Amino acid sequence: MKKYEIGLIGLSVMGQNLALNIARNHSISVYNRTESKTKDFIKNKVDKQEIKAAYGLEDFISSLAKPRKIMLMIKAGKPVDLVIDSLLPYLSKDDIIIDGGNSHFEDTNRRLKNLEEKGIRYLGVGISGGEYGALHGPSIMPGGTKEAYAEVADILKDAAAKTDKGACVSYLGPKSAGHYVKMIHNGIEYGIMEILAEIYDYLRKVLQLKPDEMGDVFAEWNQELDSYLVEITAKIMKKNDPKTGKKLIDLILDKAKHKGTGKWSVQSALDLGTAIPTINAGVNARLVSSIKQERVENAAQFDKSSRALVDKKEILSQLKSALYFASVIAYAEGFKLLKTASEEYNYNLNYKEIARIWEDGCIIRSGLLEPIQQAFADNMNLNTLITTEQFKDQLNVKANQLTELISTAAQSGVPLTAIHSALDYFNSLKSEELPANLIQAQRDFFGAHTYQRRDEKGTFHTNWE
Ligand SMILES: NC(=O)C1=CN([C@@H]2O[C@H](COP(=O)(O)OP(=O)(O)OC[C@H]3O[C@@H](n4cnc5c(N)ncnc54)[C@H](OP(=O)(O)O)[C@@H]3O)[C@@H](O)[C@H]2O)C=CC1
Ligand SMILES: O=C(CO)[C@H](O)[C@H](O)COP(=O)(O)O
Repeated sequence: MKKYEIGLIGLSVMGQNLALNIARNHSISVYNRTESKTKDFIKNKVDKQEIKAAYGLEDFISSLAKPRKIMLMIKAGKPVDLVIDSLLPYLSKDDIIIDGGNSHFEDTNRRLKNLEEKGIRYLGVGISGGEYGALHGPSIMPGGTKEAYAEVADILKDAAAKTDKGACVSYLGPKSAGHYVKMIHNGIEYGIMEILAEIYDYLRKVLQLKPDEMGDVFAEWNQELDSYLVEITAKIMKKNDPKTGKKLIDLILDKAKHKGTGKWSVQSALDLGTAIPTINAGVNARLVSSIKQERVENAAQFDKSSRALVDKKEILSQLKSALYFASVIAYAEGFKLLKTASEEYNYNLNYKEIARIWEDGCIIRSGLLEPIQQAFADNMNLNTLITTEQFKDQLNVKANQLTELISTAAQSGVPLTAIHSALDYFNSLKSEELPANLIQAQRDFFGAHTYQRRDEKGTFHTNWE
């Protein structure tokens, strides 16, 4: 009986496309809990590729060459544990499980430890690129048992997106390094998506541009930025609803869902004591968007803001600056958190390599990743991207261009939470003097928490009244 090089469980959007991608170079066996999905996949998507459909776990396992390589592309959370438990009775020592979903990094640590005790090797692999990337080449972020990676590296390299620097995949580090990096990738994704949403809001409410015009603006800006998220935003603005012929964006409800990776990035940042305010703003904005009914009721109780009158050409230039500025800050926050996490969890991350594998295939790919790589090539242990030769001057110039934008947005009642957070983060990081002396004094006043002085070493307490 023929033995297949790799097996894949989970034939939803990502699993189907990844299976078709892998099948271009390697034989693959697939399995899905719901049989009808497998049948539909084989009937409608598979042509001449070498893909075996298995309709039972035993059949699936026995179709694989040893040591077995099994990729999970299933819903993150409990399903991953359930599937691993159901596989265990059939697995042998040295088999490799590859979790390609968006699992929480702490779950990955737990699973890796449990499986290692049973002699099973485990890789926590972040995959980005959505439906298109999974089929044509995603960015792949593997972490976990290193020698297991060596055994699947060729399969992952063949599947990954390619740039002139190589395949967009690289072993990132032990344990949950891959899933941690993917989580932060998604955190940056949340930040940039929110920055674009705020610019869209300003364009429609203050400049009163129509979606087609906004599409042109985003497309023109993107000639320089070369960002996938800007590119799809431009395309979204142009799309007509097939049912009504109206602009689809105008018909979509203003409530955004989320599956957890942005929230986990913020939770982890707080746990590690690292600020990521622009990314946090992206998460908060989705939470506020979700209480639509409450917002509608609130709106009826307040006067409508009066739209600021602005010079269109000038403000468009400021909005372009805001997009560049806040996007750089979102990456800077993400990389700073990666550095903190790498030190705390001994991931030994290579930031330049992370920026390289994000250059294509993934959702946050953009022209900014080239200067980010240069910045890490100059200093692999950078504290922050904001002070680097690649960004320092540009951030300085663009920060100065944001004041009119921010004040006219406030006047017009348009929240620019992420853009404002990015500017405040930048201003805080470049402040020699912050007002935390007052915080120290307040804490000591009400709670005798003590304080440190500028003029003497030690800890002090004052009887304030
Ligand atoms: N969609 C995207 O753009 C991206 C998704 N990801 C991640 O990749 C993974 C797959 O994503 P996606 O393709 O969107 O699919 P979903 O996250 O929607 O997961 C659906 C798949 O999970 C399976 N599943 C769910 N519960 C169970 C269970 N208890 N036992 C067995 N199988 C189960 C489903 O099987 P069944 O058909 O039987 O219900 C189906 O194959 C997720 O972790 C996701 O977060 C990563 C990058 C991008
Ligand atoms: O990982 C992804 C992209 O990189 C997935 O599309 C993920 O679902 C996006 O997160 P959310 O659903 O919370 O917006």
